[in-house]
Amino acid sequence: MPARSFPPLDLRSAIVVRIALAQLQVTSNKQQNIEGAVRAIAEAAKAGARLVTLPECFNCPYGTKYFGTYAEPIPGESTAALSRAAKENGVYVVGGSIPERAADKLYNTCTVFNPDGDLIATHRKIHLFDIDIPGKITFKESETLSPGDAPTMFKTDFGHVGVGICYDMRFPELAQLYAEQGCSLLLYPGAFNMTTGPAHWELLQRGRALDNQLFVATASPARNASADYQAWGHSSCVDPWGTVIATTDEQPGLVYADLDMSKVSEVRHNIPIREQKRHDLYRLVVP
Ligand SMILES: O=C(O)CCC(=O)C(=O)O
Repeated sequence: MPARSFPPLDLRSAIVVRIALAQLQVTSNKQQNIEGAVRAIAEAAKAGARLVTLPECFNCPYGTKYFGTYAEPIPGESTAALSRAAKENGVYVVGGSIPERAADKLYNTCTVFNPDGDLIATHRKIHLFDIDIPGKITFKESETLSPGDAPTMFKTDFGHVGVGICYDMRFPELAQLYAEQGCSLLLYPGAFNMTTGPAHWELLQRGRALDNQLFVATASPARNASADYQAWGHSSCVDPWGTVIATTDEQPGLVYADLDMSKVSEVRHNIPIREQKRHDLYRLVVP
């Protein structure tokens, strides 16, 4: 076999970026939820975060019966507040998700704003959370939501970022597609539950990170004892080696992670699975 040549590691390009995962206490009061998100963005920016991620359904209790009532168009009240917060604090804001109303459909949608407050990406949850584990949890997002039909990436000055929402994290091909297209960070606002959370939440993040040799981060709502849906919490960040570098419990709070972006090329250089794939035997096909 001819020796493969790898680009030398350029450690001068090492860049450490602080991100914040806002594990917000989401209530039935939409206005309060928006204000809580705006306060968290300001606090995270003050602490040096350059990107702040909110949880899935940050402005609305998580549940199919709530989506129609809380839904709004984009732009709308919630996303206008995120845009202002991004601009006032000079940070990227990954707006978790909100129920979005567009024409006669509802979507579970994440909006992304740059530090000038411009909307730079919109991700409609591609894989709807429809599961049935008898005696544990039955959930059918498709009762009220429609799925999105596109992967979503955005550029920052510290690398490309891929976005998924919660159940999207269970689909490794989406993460692989993002990695193949140059992403070094995947963000999944999510709201796992008390059955699948302890079993799969961390495992999925570590799996996606290790398979694709990139950073993966999640932001969940905090657990709310009076809500119908008990969120697992545990917003976390995993590095390209598969190590959990930041996490928390179920309580509200900001989780910070300092991402040394040079880790992506270091791990890819040390374990070069990207070059070792057998594309003569299998490959990811994008229709
Ligand atoms: O995949 C899971 O177990 C949970 C997914 C979920 O809660 C969601 O997609 O909102």
